[in-house]
Amino acid sequence: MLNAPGTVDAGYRGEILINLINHDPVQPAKISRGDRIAQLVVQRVERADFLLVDELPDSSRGVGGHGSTGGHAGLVEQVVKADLVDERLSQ
Ligand SMILES: O=c1ccn([C@H]2C[C@H](O)[C@@H](COP(=O)(O)OP(=O)(O)OP(=O)(O)O)O2)c(=O)[nH]1
Repeated sequence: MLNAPGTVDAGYRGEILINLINHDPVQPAKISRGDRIAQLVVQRVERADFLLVDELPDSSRGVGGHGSTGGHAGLVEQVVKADLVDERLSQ
């Protein structure tokens, strides 16, 4: 089960939905009524006043975006394993 936040806007009037994804390519996931699958956390939201500047000050991150600090080797390994399972299942 994915541990990911979902935002419920203050003006939302619908049913609160929980996004679930089963990453196990073999075993189905079973959810029963009464299972604890989510938590509701009510938080204040900061509304920022943005200040337009010509240049940003230096920082250790700089312009490095997704993955630039490393640590994604395990993720690639998981994708390769999942692809192998898919291959085996389709044979
Ligand atoms: O896990 C979630 C995420 C969202 N919502 C509901 C409440 C939220 O107010 C609405 C819209 O969600 P969100 O703003 O994340 O959707 P979006 O994909 O950004 O589209 P939009 O805001 O244009 O509707 O869907 C849920 O019930 N559960």
